[in-house]
Amino acid sequence: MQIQERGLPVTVITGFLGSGKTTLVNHILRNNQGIKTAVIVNEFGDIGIDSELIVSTEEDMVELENGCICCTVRDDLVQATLRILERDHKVDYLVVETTGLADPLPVAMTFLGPELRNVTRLDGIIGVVDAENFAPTLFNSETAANQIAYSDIILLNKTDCVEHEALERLEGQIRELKEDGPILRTEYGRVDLRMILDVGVFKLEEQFAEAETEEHGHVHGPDCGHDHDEHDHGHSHDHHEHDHDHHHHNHIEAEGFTSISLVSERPLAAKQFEQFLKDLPEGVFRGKGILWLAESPEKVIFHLVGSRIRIDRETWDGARKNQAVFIGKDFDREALKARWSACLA
Ligand SMILES: Nc1nc2c(ncn2[C@@H]2O[C@H](COP(=O)(O)OP(=O)(O)OP(=O)(O)O)[C@@H](O)[C@H]2O)c(=O)[nH]1
Repeated sequence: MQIQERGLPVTVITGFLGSGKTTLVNHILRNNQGIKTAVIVNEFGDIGIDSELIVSTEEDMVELENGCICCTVRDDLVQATLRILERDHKVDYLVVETTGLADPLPVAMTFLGPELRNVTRLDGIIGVVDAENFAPTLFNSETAANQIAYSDIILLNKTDCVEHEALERLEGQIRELKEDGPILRTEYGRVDLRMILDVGVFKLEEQFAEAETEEHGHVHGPDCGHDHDEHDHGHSHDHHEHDHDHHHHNHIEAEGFTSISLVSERPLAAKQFEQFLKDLPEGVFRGKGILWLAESPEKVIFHLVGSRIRIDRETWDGARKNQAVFIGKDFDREALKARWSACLA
């Protein structure tokens, strides 16, 4: 009751591709007993794999599709949040999982905009960093740097994958992007939830207070260099001289990222698919999929992050099919698609 009175608390989870955001969301949902938690998840690519991997009921999870939460589907984020607030079945807490290529700043600002600022309370931005793959120059991505710089709390995750000395070095590199705030070391996102939820760590409010409010209700901060394409319904942004070059480009494409979503109603031949994974182009950094292999009665879940591949098996609960997404830089999407098709049994 008290929570509702001061606005629905919101935690935004950011972090680069494959760093462990969904794993953290599941840790939260499994351990946040007694606190009814809704999740809004936005995925890169046009098929919802995360939504199948999150341990939530359909009722408590909203998937934002067809766009990036930090630019094109910000309106959808507002609407989804309002719908959660309007439900008879009240929730106590909201967790927002962004894509691995989203800038957390515009997402945070959405909760400070006119539609949501009186009904929600941004508690904090949690940034998940992949200890195995993070490097300051990783993909030369400003977005990746912003994910760290704008986080209130950093989880240095996958500590099981690297040596102790590497962790010290990584913390030093994180500190170059972000001077203060806690850095918590985690394996599989396992952290005491009292350290990250309802902690009131969001500190950037003053900076945002200066952000200008546009006629149509979107709030833009000093660093919001993102474009606002289809969903901006043609509003003019001519007065934003400083980021003119970014306009009408997708910020993800502008940084050179590309993705391909592959689906099929036919099974894949296991051997061929194994070879497909081995021969993936160098530019592919992230892959994930729910697979139907001709040789296996089980649902196969695969994750690729950098050079690490993980395969899990579960029992099918719906119709069998293949869904996979591959994300990276400078790879030939058509060639990958052709190779995928050749794996179909
Ligand atoms: N070894 C190890 N693997 C981890 C850890 N945390 C997550 N993973 C694995 O890393 C892979 C990616 O994890 P996700 O939680 O899906 O990552 P994500 O950040 O949600 O990925 P995107 O949404 O695609 O950006 C999965 O195979 C996880 O099981 C960890 O602490 N150690």
